[in-house]
Amino acid sequence: MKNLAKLLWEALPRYPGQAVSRNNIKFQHKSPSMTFQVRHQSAVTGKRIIITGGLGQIGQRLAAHLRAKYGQESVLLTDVKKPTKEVLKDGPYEYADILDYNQLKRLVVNHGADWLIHFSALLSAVGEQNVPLAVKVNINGLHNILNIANDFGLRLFVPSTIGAFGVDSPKNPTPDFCIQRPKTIYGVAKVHAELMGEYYKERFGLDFRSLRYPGIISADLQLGGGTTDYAVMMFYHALTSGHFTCGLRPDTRMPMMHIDDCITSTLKFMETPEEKLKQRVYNISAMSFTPQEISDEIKKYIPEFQVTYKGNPLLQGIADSWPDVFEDVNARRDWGHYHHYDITRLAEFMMDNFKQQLDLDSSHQRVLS
Ligand SMILES: NC(=O)c1ccc[n+]([C@@H]2O[C@H](COP(=O)([O-])OP(=O)(O)OC[C@H]3O[C@@H](n4cnc5c(N)ncnc54)[C@H](O)[C@@H]3O)[C@@H](O)[C@H]2O)c1
Ligand SMILES: C[C@@H](O)[C@H](N)C(=O)O
Repeated sequence: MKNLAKLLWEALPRYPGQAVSRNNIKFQHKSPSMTFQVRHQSAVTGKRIIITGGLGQIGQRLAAHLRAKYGQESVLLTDVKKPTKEVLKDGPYEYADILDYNQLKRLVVNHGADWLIHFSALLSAVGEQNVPLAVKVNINGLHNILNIANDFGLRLFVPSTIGAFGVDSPKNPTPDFCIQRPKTIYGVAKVHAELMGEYYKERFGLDFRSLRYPGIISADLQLGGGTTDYAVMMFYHALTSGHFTCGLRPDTRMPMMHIDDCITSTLKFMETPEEKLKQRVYNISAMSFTPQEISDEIKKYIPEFQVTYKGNPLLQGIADSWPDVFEDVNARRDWGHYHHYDITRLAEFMMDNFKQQLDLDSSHQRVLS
């Protein structure tokens, strides 16, 4: 059997970074261990990475970390948005619509990709406002991504979210395994992605990996339209107008994480040898807070800061269905997830970072005027 595996491996067509093509599926029917050998070879040597949805809140930051580690050219950012000059200076970028399988295929082949990091999505609040588009991007798009990754033997990362849980799930804490009956199209698509990924892993040997992220907090104003984005906007408005109108009740608790902790753990998880993973989808956690608690942190810097609570039924309904506190014991045990930022450090970072950006903007404006 070993010799046959070797012969078949040598006979396969390939190009840099590629493991196997559709033949993989046939292999799996005959010999799962053979498929594992072939895939393993690619995973160990390859560090050519494609990020979809790369111009969103998380993609560019992850790209910077991956490029620092594996080289600027190793990471190809893709999206359907027009990149800024800075993005183009930082490394390769290509327009790619995840609904176009052939275009994705061309990029995977030309880049010689080994890892595919799939960030394209419509976030929770935006998804509810355009369900047909959310179905297309978050579900149909995912099918393309799964098939590409499987056809070309890529390691695939698809983030999931606290939004993959619903009102029937335990809220405090929410463990990795429990009832998942989300009520948003965003959540339904994420549960679908988790299950499809696990299925492709079991059925075809795809190296599928997923982390359920909490709300990710960074000093960025270009956000995707998530229910947790209020926390970012609160810092910005505190520094600019001193007042923020919050669409959630002051006691609405949700799990949150600083973007650097999210990036560090994503990279760590992607680099973990397959045999250490006891599951394919893990919760990761750092802190949980309410609008009231985060505004109290901001008031330590700006005592006169004021928040008006004006319930937005869409946002409130989504937030009320999500976990209060996330449990992540398995991620910490199996591959060493940890977090550096608690609410105090997070507030310090956000105040410093937004302040620097605003100071730069105003000195730039002074130079122009
Ligand atoms: N930001 C968070 O708080 C958070 C929390 C949990 C999970 N996640 C997940 O992480 C991933 C990235 O999140 P983000 O905050 O960076 O999102 P984002 O909304 O900032 O970025 C998503 C990107 O997807 C792109 N996109 C949309 N349609 C596309 C298409 N047809 N083809 C290609 N690209 C398309 C958008 O242009 C955008 O740049 C998403 O899957 C999201 O569900 C994010
Ligand atoms: C939590 C997460 O998935 C995203 N920030 C949203 O609110 O939609």
